[in-house]
Amino acid sequence: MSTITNSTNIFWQECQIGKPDRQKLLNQKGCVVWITGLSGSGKSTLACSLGRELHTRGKLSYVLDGDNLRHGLNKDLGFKPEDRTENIRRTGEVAKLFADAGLICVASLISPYRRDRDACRAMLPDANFIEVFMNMPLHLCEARDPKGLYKLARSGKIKGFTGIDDPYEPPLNCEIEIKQENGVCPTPTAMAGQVVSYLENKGFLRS
Ligand SMILES: Nc1ncnc2c1ncn2[C@@H]1O[C@H](COP(=O)(O)OS(=O)(=O)O)[C@@H](OP(=O)(O)O)[C@H]1O
Ligand SMILES: Nc1ncnc2c1ncn2[C@@H]1O[C@H](COP(=O)(O)OP(=O)(O)O)[C@@H](O)[C@H]1O
Repeated sequence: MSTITNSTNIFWQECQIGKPDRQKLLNQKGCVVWITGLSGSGKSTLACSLGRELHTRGKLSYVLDGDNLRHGLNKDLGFKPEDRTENIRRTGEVAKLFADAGLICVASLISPYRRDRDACRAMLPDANFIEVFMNMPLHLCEARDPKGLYKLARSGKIKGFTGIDDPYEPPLNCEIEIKQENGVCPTPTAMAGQVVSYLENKGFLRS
């Protein structure tokens, strides 16, 4: 039996300098850009391209990439549904802290279950959670297969692979959808541009 129990007798500590002060300093508004989609759909590519574009504009962002977090913070988690749920929950909590710090936090994880993504959304004021759906067809992701994982999943060497024998639940109400036009995927710069335009129009790139 676990000896870990929920904390009791704890109190929230307020500081004099808060999120509005940090946002003013940075001339931007803290938020979470949550990129979800199949493996190989272009989540990391968009996250990096977006980070670069924001940096060029003098805006402070930080990328939380699912693969990278699994090297550290989430290294104890696998791909069972409950592990994925905990992976998303922890990442959501970290993203919330970055947003509170005033940063534009870009989280890129498969995050296949709608309920888990919605739980992260519920951690923040609604407008501050911007869900980006990489709506790329499975056949495209599988043809890209940059890590050879779809091949392993198809041959049964990886079990519970998203899109093959584990579900991906597409968002019902995402803020931004990235998809092919006439069978062509937008370039990384164009994908980032779509997100930057959204952030600009909603006032996140000024304090
Ligand atoms: N079973 C299974 N299903 C899906 N993905 C798998 C699996 N096993 C390993 N990988 C590799 O792990 C990366 C996904 O990690 P995430 O933390 O984003 O996944 S999740 O959000 O918890 O579902 C994912 O990275 P991306 O390809 O960048 O999406 C894969 O490289
Ligand atoms: N917009 C794009 N146009 C062309 N190739 C892309 C695009 N986005 C991603 N790719 C390529 O697809 C592969 C998977 O992209 P990646 O960003 O690693 O996906 P994910 O993080 O969702 O697994 C990589 O080889 C990447 O170079």
